Amino acid sequence: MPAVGPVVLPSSADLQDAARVVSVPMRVRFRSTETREALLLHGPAGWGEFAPFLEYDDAEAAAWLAAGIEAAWTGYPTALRTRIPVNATVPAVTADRVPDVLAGFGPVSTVKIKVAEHGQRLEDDVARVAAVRRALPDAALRVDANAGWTHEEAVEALTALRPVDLQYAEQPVAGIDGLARLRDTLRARGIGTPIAADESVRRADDPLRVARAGAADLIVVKAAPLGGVRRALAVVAAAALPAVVSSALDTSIGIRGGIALAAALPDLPFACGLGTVALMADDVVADPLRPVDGHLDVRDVVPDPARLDALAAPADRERWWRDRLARVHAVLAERT
Ligand SMILES: O=C(O)CCC(=O)c1ccccc1C(=O)O
Ligand SMILES: [Mg+2]
Repeated sequence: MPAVGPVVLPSSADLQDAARVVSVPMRVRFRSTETREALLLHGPAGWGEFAPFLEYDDAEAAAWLAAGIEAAWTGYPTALRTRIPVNATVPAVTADRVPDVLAGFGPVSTVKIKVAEHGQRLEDDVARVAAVRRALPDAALRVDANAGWTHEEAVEALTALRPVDLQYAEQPVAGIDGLARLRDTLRARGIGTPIAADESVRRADDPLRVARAGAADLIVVKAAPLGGVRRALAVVAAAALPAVVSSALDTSIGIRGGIALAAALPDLPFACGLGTVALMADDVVADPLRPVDGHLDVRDVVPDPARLDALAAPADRERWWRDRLARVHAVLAERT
């Protein structure tokens, strides 16, 4: 597996000149934030996004910068398809809000539902999943616990959710060993729910360990945390597991990278988690990459100058992002 690093590394000054920092309000709260901040980069090949979550350290953020530089300085590989099937994403809202959240996505045939939120109980998850099932009786449903369950809680929850016939459970527990153990326990009890690895791929030093350990039936891949579209393609090829492409709650500029990855994968057996612009109240482009008929078109997007101005982050936040950009550039420069 090649190390995380862009094909080209612009100078730190070039990156600063290319940067715009935005703060985009959310329509539906997600990851406990009301706004999503992002630093956009305008390079010779187009626009890229650098938006590692605020708590990520510089070493982890380096992969995200490599992805932003790939988009803006190198461009994306050849697309093998023209549209990407996407799922609706339902955050850990109360069941009564499910119809409103789903409405933002338009018609979809697949829904991912967040579960195991801190401070909630299994009944809340079951009620949310049931509300989605009522709204969309024929949709494929998947849950994402973001590693929030213990082994015992996951066994209990996936037993309770058995009648729903989940398409898969994403990162039900933490760690590769945890996933492997849960998978064994479920199989021994005759529960065949497929297990997907997300954090165990996205935040791992070695994204291929999941595949080697036989810890999951499929992997979730995000272009930015894996260091860009080309490196994510290499991870999927080496893992030899079915892959689902998902967003990191990006603006349409970052979503374009996820679409490029989904469009370039030889096989795309599942709807992708790239419809999340529907969770935002605004976007940097005039024609956002929102799902239409359960799909996203493979097309280029460019920020609208007026939207960039309107969504410009406050001065202190802009400074924070530019400082982060300089530090993370230094991490990449050291690796190159
Ligand atoms: O996969 C989706 O449906 C949407 C993307 C998503 O859930 C997500 C978005 C930001 C950070 C983490 C995650 C996640 O999959 O855990
Ligand atoms: Mg996930």
